[in-house]
Amino acid sequence: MAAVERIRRIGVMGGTFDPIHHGHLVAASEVQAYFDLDEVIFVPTGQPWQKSDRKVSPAEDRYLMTVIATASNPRFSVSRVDIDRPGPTYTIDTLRDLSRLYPDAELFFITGADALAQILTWRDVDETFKLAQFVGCTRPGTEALELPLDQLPMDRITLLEVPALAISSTECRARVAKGNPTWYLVPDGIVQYIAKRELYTNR
Ligand SMILES: Nc1ncnc2c1ncn2[C@@H]1O[C@H](COP(=O)(O)OP(=O)(O)OP(=O)(O)O)[C@@H](O)[C@H]1O
Ligand SMILES: O=C(O)c1ccc[n+]([C@@H]2O[C@H](COP(=O)([O-])O)[C@@H](O)[C@H]2O)c1
Repeated sequence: MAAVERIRRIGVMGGTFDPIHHGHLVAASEVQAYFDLDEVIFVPTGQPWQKSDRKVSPAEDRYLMTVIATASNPRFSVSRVDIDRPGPTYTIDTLRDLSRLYPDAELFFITGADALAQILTWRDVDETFKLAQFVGCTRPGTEALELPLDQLPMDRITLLEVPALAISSTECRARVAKGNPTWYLVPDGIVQYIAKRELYTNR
């Protein structure tokens, strides 16, 4: 009897990753294991429209840092779909592009609790929910955030507790700007990349 092929299950970890840190990596790893995902694709944003009030590092730097940080995990990969698409980054476009690239796969979009709390402000959110399952990971400092549970399609969302790592890209950038270390908050290669490219020194 021929073996039944399982539908490919792909996690999609979207983020600005300026810089990528261990909070992102642990969340993605936990979701991969919990949902038995075949892979997790990290998707750095092109133009994160809800962060247009701040300076964001060049997309190629954020892309390369994401490649460096994920290289050691055979289940992690990085996609350029958002940084190669002109204009503001909307998850509806991310998921449409990935659905075209992986037509037979089931997609799981991974977010932190803070991003999930804001999700009703996203472009075409009703349509977005149809294209993937959503996973909302716990994140330290966001416990008081109220999810608009009665307005969210909870049959499309799983809330997952992940090990608490109180790390943010904002804190990493601020540390670099003040000359404080980021060792062990971000992967070693990211500490070195930030220094080599002199990122975050004058913010
Ligand atoms: N420590 C963490 N634990 C769990 N999820 C996280 C953590 N940090 C970020 N995330 C989630 O990862 C995704 C991408 O986050 P992003 O790249 O904006 O990092 P950030 O640390 O929130 O950045 P910034 O401080 O610049 O806003 C978001 O869904 C966010 O909620
Ligand atoms: O689709 C939208 O309108 C939308 C608005 C804000 C954020 N997102 C996505 O949410 C993910 C995390 O974004 P951020 O800004 O917290 O790094 C990333 O993949 C973004 O493209 C998407």
